[in-house]
Amino acid sequence: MKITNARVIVCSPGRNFVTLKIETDQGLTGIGDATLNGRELAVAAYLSEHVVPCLIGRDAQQIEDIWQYLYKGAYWRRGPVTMSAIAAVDTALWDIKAKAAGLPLYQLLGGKSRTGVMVYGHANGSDIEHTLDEVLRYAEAGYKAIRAQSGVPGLEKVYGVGKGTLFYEPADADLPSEHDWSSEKYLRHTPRLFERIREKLGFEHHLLHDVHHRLTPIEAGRLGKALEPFQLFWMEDATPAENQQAFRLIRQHTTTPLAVGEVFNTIWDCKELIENQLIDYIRSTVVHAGGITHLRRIADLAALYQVRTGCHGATDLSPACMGAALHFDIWVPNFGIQEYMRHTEETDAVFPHSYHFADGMLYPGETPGHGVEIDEALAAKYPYQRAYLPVNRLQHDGTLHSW
Ligand SMILES: O=C(O)C(=O)C[C@H](O)[C@H](O)CO
Ligand SMILES: [Mg+2]
Repeated sequence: MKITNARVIVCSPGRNFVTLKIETDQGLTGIGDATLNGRELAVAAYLSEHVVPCLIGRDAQQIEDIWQYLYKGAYWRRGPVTMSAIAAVDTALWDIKAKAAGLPLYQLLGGKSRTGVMVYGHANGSDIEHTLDEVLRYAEAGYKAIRAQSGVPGLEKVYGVGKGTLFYEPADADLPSEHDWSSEKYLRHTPRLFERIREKLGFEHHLLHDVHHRLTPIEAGRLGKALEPFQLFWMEDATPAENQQAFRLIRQHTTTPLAVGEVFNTIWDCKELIENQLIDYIRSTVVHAGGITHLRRIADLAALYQVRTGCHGATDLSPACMGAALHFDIWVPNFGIQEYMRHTEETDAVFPHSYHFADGMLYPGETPGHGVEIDEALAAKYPYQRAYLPVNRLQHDGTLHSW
């Protein structure tokens, strides 16, 4: 089965998405997500200028060889642009292979290991009581796991504190907006948030929290320790993970489970963290970590050390990523949880999909392939709009801080 054509489709049905569509001489097509929030056109150009010409005429069934060809063949390895581009090709090829077999993708990976995929939703509030209301709303909607983020008294804007609906959009401006930050204020506030939520909600639901790379290792240790009575499912991105050793320090101080990896692109970014059992959940997902082919390698390494998966699933990952991730999730033996931020109606219409939500779980569906398509005519009605993630500055002196 030869690849006859591959196209990059950039659209913005409420937010920007980059999608690769591969066509074959047997009439089968597949799609893959290539969205890199705030740097979308870099991946689009990498694909259309450098990758697509190398795909034409290749055997669409040779997924592994094409992966190696794009990874080793580029000479310049790793990095979010390269790995998102490779991921898009890989996802589209797995889609095609499963369609050719007439099977849902999870069957090619080894079949189902569970009945459904437990997801967590985002409860965001401007203050503790507002976040609590949102948490209760998610619990009412059937979610078994809920991430809670709250505005911090004395700080004007804080990441994760959004529009207070089921939808949350992390990118919001033609140029990056600026948020202010104080680790001291945040550290005083956050244990109170979880104390209040547990007081009202009890302990039946899983609670999660995203620190968003903002603390030093010792501050993260302090927060993890303070949160122990509230039994979090995880504390995410407690400190920037470029320095994998930093997690040793956090581990020495707390038993709160640690999750990391949404900004990782390869197994090399998490190898030390996993092998030294410095984390409990690995957050890498299909689009930014080289597709199903590479994510599977990360998960297999993680399984050796009882580290479980917790794939990133914010709205800037398209339904094509979510569809593929769900097939991966329902198969992967060391599954932990899947993040689920709902896409808008416009996005769902551009990407018709077979997955669905019920009772706190997502189900990938039985359609051959990964079950997600793109309506190109509709996509063309939503042209690209430049948008950025915010940046973060320390409140007291304006120093640029991790976001
Ligand atoms: O979903 C999360 O955990 C995030 O941290 C969301 C990220 O900020 C977002 O996907 C960045 O593009
Ligand atoms: Mg995160």
